[in-house]
Amino acid sequence: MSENKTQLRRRMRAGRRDLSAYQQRLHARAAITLLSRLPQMRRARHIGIYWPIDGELDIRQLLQRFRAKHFYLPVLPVESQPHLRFKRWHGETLSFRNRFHIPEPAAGPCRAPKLLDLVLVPLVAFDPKGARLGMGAGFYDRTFEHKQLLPGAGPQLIGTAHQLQCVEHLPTDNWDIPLDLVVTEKRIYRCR
Ligand SMILES: Nc1nc2c(c(=O)[nH]1)N(C=O)[C@@H](CNc1ccc(C(=O)N[C@@H](CCC(=O)O)C(=O)O)cc1)CN2
Ligand SMILES: Nc1ncnc2c1ncn2[C@@H]1O[C@H](COP(=O)(O)OP(=O)(O)OP(=O)(O)O)[C@@H](O)[C@H]1O
Repeated sequence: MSENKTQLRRRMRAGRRDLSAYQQRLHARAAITLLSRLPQMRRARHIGIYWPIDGELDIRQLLQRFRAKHFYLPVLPVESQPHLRFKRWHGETLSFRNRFHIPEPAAGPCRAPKLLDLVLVPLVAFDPKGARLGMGAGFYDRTFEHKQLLPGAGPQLIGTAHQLQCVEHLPTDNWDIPLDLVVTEKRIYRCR
């Protein structure tokens, strides 16, 4: 029987969590080198990034690499609105944690998701066409919904993951927002 979304999520999350600290560092360094060469990265001024959890690829060193750029972390939606917000982050350690125990900047300016140039998107699994499986709450899909109506609209979405998170084909739902690119420690996938 073929694997369903829940089983695939469990398997991929276990796979990335089981990487050694050494493998994690190697992957992060290699992926950051690939990312740093991308014209999309070089051009971007306002960039969404994430605080890694659960074995996700740790690309926070990008802040040291690109000191002149502005980086933002996702902040969970409040009741009245469905979208993630992105708060300015300078690389400092953070003491506030959201309900999933993920650190968030407590204060500081937010930037509307549409006004970011580039968003580095965490994921659980991806396929070479840019389909993404996330943690299962639909936050990124809802936040970048407008891209479905306006192909070519910003921001560019770049998935970042370990190569082991790549699967041949992911079934998609009509709300899924595809990734423009995916970068792993091994290679760049150009999806759009
Ligand atoms: N690093 C990172 N930050 C991120 C995301 C992400 O995928 N990675 N998100 C992407 O959308 C948002 C958070 N989304 C999440 C959605 C579901 C669960 C989750 O189900 N967590 C627990 C179970 C619930 C709980 O602890 O209360 C779990 O680990 O199974 C976590 C985060 C925003 N920030
Ligand atoms: N644009 C949208 N409008 C309404 N509901 C949505 C939208 N996008 C996603 N959802 C809802 O969110 C739920 C989770 O979606 P999905 O399993 O694709 O999340 P995910 O991409 O894995 O998670 P995440 O983006 O949080 O990492 C779906 O059941 C769907 O009902």
